[in-house]
Amino acid sequence: MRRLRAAAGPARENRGAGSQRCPGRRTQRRGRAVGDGLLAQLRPPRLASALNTSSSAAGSLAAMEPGPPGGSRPAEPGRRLSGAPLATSASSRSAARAEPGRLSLAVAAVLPAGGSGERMGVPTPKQFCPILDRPLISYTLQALERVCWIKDIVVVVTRENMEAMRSIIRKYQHKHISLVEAGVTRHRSIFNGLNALAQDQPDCKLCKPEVVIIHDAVRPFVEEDVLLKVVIAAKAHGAAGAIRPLVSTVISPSADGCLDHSLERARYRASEMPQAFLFDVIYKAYQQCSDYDLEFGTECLHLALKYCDTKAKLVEGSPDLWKVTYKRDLYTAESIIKERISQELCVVMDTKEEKEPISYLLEALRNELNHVKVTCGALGYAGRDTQHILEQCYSFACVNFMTSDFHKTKKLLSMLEESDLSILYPVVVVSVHFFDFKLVPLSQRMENLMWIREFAKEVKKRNILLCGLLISYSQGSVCPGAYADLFQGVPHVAHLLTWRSASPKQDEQKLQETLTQGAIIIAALIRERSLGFVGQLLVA
Ligand SMILES: Nc1ccn([C@@H]2O[C@H](COP(=O)(O)OP(=O)(O)OP(=O)(O)O)[C@@H](O)[C@H]2O)c(=O)n1
Ligand SMILES: O=C(CO)[C@H](O)[C@H](O)COP(=O)(O)O
Repeated sequence: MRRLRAAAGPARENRGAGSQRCPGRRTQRRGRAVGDGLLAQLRPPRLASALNTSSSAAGSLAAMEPGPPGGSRPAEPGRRLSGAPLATSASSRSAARAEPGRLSLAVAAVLPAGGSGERMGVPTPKQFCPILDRPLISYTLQALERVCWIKDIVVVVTRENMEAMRSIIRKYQHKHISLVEAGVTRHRSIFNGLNALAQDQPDCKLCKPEVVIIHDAVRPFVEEDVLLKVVIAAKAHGAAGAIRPLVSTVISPSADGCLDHSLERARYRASEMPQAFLFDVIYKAYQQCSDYDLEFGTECLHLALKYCDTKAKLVEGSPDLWKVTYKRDLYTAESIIKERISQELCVVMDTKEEKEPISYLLEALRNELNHVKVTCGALGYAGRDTQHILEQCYSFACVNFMTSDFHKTKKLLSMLEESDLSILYPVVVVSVHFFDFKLVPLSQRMENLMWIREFAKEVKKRNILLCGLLISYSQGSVCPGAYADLFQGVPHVAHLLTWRSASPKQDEQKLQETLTQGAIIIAALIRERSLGFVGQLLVA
């Protein structure tokens, strides 16, 4: 079967006269540029993750390439801290190489990102489609750049999307990236990327690596351990690639549209990415391969076999390695991302607030958020824990007991803003307020609470999604009269009264129900990360 890819820019001139089309699949395509309008057209309903870092792999790579202890640092977390240098070229590469204790194996990656995403059926090329307001390709870059032993990442994009790509690199602070112009087919784009790496000259920013990883820009969930496995296998065998079991049986139709034969599913595998090669092997293969291969080929491993007699080692990959191809894949990717960034909830409270209802709330949260790690901490010290939380956690519930002011929430918000946590993922902050609606008619306090809209609007600009949660709490049964002064002169909140019970026992049961409801609301806010709730006051 033949097919033809088209991309914009001068590379189009490379198209051979004998280019053919893949019947029933694709037609010659115009390259597509990213523009605000186009991105806006696609913007999917906001669904949601962090690409979890596997740091164990770096150690294994060091083991493969004997070197000084600590020769490989663990992968960086899936985000950068404030003030991290913005590197849009590979300028840091040589320094990394020269540093003592670094790996002796030089590894670079080529990311073909010059396609137009015809099967996605939207105007924006799929690698630029937004997921949680961030282009898909940025997630893939993040997954690669946090692997410390990948020195350079060459991204291949069409000329018309070059500027859009630069601004993505700037906005999300990607590092170690070099841009190269795409070709009209995927193979041609990859060849352009390899060419850039092959120019190992003193004044050239890129150095020729020993091993090169090739990975599609539209496979965002690549983990360090599979990258490591293919690199190790490529070092030993010359070529290696990730595979998955086939989901469906492959059949071959005959010209009349009837079944000719079918393959025995268990004997075949789907070829996925990443793949890795000794650079000299894959570069030689691309230099020698025919125009036909460059136009219609789909398999880099095949080129290594055909032109360098190199049999690739096949490595079992994870299901998340699939390639974002259809529109529904964007929703799947968003769900995976949301799930990953919702793995931890930090409940912020004062240490002196170890009050009964708060411990009930923590318990209810732990029940509700089954697989979520619920941690709690106080603001104020810049200890390692706080630092860790501000680097790894994307969900916060800030508990305010019997107060309608936002002092504590505001403090948390400014810490989050300073930390730059929200550059890569939307951070959810729920300002939780325990009130005794029975004792005090809400008024000025409520007016205070209304400020949440203003705060929310402000922090939304920094990708922080703030909303409020009121929890009705009658202290009559626990600590009568302790907070009677809190709600003096509050006018218009009678409708928020949720319960008033006759006996302490009933009170307690009601409180449990209310707290469970509060936990359900917090869980939903974290999971959905919906813009619809930004600045809203919810009542449990
Ligand atoms: N001329 C091309 C064509 C494709 N690619 C890249 O190769 C990867 C895998 O290709 P594919 O999924 O086929 O992407 P598209 O060609 O964009 O999609 P479609 O086939 O639906 O048009 C993608 O990251 C794509 O951007 C590329 O760099 N240059
Ligand atoms: O499938 C692959 C592995 O062999 C490649 O990852 C690549 O995505 C193929 O691209 P295309 O969809 O253009 O055939």
